[in-house]
Amino acid sequence: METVHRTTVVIIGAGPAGLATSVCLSKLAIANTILEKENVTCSLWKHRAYDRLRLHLAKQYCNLPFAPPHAASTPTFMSKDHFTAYVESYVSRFQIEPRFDCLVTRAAHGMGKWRVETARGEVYEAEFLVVAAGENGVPFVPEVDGMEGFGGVTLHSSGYRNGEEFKGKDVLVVGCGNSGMEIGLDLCNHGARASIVVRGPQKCMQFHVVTRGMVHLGMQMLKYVKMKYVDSIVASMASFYYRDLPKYGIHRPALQGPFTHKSTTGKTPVIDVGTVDRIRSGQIQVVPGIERVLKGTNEVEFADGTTRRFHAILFATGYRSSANSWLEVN
Ligand SMILES: NC(=O)C1=CN([C@@H]2O[C@H](COP(=O)(O)OP(=O)(O)OC[C@H]3O[C@@H](n4cnc5c(N)ncnc54)[C@H](OP(=O)(O)O)[C@@H]3O)[C@@H](O)[C@H]2O)C=CC1
Ligand SMILES: O=C(O)C(=O)Cc1c[nH]c2ccccc12
Repeated sequence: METVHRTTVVIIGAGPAGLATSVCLSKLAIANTILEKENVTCSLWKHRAYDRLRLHLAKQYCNLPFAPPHAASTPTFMSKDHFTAYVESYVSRFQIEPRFDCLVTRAAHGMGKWRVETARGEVYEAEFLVVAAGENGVPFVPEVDGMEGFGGVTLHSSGYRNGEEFKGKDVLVVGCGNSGMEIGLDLCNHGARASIVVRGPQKCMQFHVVTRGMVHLGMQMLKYVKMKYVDSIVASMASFYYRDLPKYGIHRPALQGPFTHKSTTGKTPVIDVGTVDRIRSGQIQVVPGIERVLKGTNEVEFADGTTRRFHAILFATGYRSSANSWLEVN
């Protein structure tokens, strides 16, 4: 007979969001269980993030609930190691005990309760389900004509640690979100010749580019000023500081500032940590969308008809939610 574990809330994912949710519920004496597919907390940070990753938000905006503020000695923009150590101290402080190696294969609601099944054959039943995982679950690589015959290395950003192996090589970075932009810079710092794909000025492909300082200032102002005013201030600063970006095919959404754009579309602005200067100096080249890979070669054809050879293509094209494959919504 199947054993059913009963609790009030099942939380899927032992990243910062799942752990914080668990602590808040436990403070209210609400029974909860965290199911985590890997055998660590914060697996994205520990296993699928590049070496130079730092948080984009200043440390005062990266506190977990009920934890004391970050130490004065903690840098304003924490490295991934600082952040994961902080999360680990949170886990021991609040004695959170996620169930590790529990890959959820199905979560469905029926007869007033959630039924959650794991790959190990366990079943959990709960009144409430918190999905705190999945958003960056499945690396997304677009289909490109001829890619299967590409003669060089291909890699998704989740597998990129640093640019050592690309020294002296021509690398094409596909995708100009936060990962692609920072990996472009990292490749340059490691002596690779990086090019980055920016697909075009169409409305759906426009994005904001801001500095960490602008975001920091915006976050401080949000405490006192309405978002639309913060947005117009930050957007004016950014459009002045980055006034030359349209020349590289990078266009910002005209109607919404970076904070409103994030809250309405979920799209984070690109936080420029030095990439734009490399674009300006020509060390990073901006190229148009990929059309195809010429059969059995290292040669890529772009939307403008030009072709170039690359040793490697790095897909920083984001993720799809893994929840699509296990969350059943009626
Ligand atoms: N320090 C930090 O805190 C960091 C945070 N992050 C965050 O992690 C999350 C994931 O970021 P990231 O990995 O950059 O993924 P994103 O989904 O944010 O970006 C993927 C990029 O790839 C582009 N893209 C998709 N398909 C194609 C294609 N066929 N050709 C060309 N371009 C394509 C997308 O364009 P389009 O939008 O037009 O589809 C988009 O610009 C984000 O929330 C990001 O902000 C990432 C890095 C560092
Ligand atoms: O979530 C991200 O990927 C970030 O870069 C941090 C971030 C959270 N909220 C924001 C609002 C405006 C700019 C950056 C962020």
